[in-house]
Amino acid sequence: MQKVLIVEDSKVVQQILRHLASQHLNVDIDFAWSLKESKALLKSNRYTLALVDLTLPDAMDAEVVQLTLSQNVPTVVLTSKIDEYSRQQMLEMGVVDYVIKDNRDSYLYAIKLVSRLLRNQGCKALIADDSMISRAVMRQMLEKQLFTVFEAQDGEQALTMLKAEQEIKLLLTDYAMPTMDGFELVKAVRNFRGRDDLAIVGLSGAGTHGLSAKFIKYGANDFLMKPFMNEEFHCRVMQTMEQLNLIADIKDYAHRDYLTGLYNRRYFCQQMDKLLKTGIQHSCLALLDLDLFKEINDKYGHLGGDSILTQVAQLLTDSFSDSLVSRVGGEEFAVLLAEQDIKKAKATFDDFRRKFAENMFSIDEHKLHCTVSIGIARCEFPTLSEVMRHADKALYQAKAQGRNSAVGACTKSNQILEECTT
Ligand SMILES: Nc1nc2c(ncn2[C@@H]2O[C@H](COP(=O)(O)OP(=O)(O)OP(=O)(O)O)[C@@H](O)[C@H]2O)c(=O)[nH]1
Repeated sequence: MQKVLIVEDSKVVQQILRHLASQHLNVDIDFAWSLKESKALLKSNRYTLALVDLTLPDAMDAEVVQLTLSQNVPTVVLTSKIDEYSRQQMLEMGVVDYVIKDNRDSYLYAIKLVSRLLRNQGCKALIADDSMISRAVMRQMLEKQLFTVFEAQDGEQALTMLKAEQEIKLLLTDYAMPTMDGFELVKAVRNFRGRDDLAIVGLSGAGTHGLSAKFIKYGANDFLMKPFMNEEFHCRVMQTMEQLNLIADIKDYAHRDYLTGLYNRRYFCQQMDKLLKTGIQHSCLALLDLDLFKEINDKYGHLGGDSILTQVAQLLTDSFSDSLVSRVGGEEFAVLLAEQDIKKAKATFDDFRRKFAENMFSIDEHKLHCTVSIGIARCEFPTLSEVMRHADKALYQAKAQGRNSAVGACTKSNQILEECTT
């Protein structure tokens, strides 16, 4: 679990930071007022990141910053003033960035900066540059931003690494490199990694006119002229990653059902279409429909019904953590199970159906049981609508035979394979 230390001696500012942190950061946070308190906390905790006030009553000369950095905690500084001397002082100490606290907006900026940095943790970045010194400088800066850093000394090596490692989300590439230059690299990479999947920042030395526009036209997200200022590098990388993260968030929202957080019907159908094209004959599709759900809505109201749907989604996620699980309709769910044998798939869903019937659902202080009917079909047809039609038919039979049952469809002969009741 990520953990953040925030050190601020002003009561009002700490209150603002606490409020903003509760809204924007989903991590453990410790707050300290002084250097003394920070020392005690750092002794017994490991922090992913620190946001610290530059001057404190018991540390007037940035001692708290020296303390967090000496413990290898990447540190963002809050400061009420910035002159060239203190800027240099902070950069030499190796802080990630500094935020000038002159209005409420700057606190929001600081907390959002912490949030963005935390999101970088575990994110992989690749530096492609033939200069060892440049690579070392950028590695240091990226590691301060919590990236896991890889290096390549030319374009070809970078391309090979990007092909092998889909998890790399940021590429910093120089223009002039042996074997394959930055343009060729960007062009080649964009054949298999889109702008919304991999962020690319092009780099080049001064005097190379027109490179920035060319880099961007070939597919880079941004461009930096060497030598760059620490802050410029930091801002460009953060902004580029923020765009990538925003796109990822928007995609995720578009793929998920608002109420339950499960994948929605559209995403499910897209994935199934893709999978059916590549062949998923070894899998079975189950459609699960809650029994007499209307009665729950009638008795406990629509919100009560919604609460049950959320609990059902959790039960499905817990029970089929390795499967594609989706809410495909109002009270209808789908699970793609990696099981070829329909009898075995039916046995799995019978177990789930029993567990479901025994589960105690709750709506406010009320406790209740629910049941579910399940229709299962093998994914042995080329189109989703055919597979769904067979699963639907089996589901219809499960309802017709008294609900709370699972039925497997023998899809080849178009017959229902067998019946199963409790
Ligand atoms: N609370 C809530 N109810 C929903 C939602 N979507 C659909 N429903 C309700 O689900 C109920 C489905 O009712 P029916 O199709 O008659 O089916 P049933 O009562 O479950 O009966 P059987 O399927 O025959 O067992 C309707 O009352 C819908 O209003 C939703 O998002 N939230």
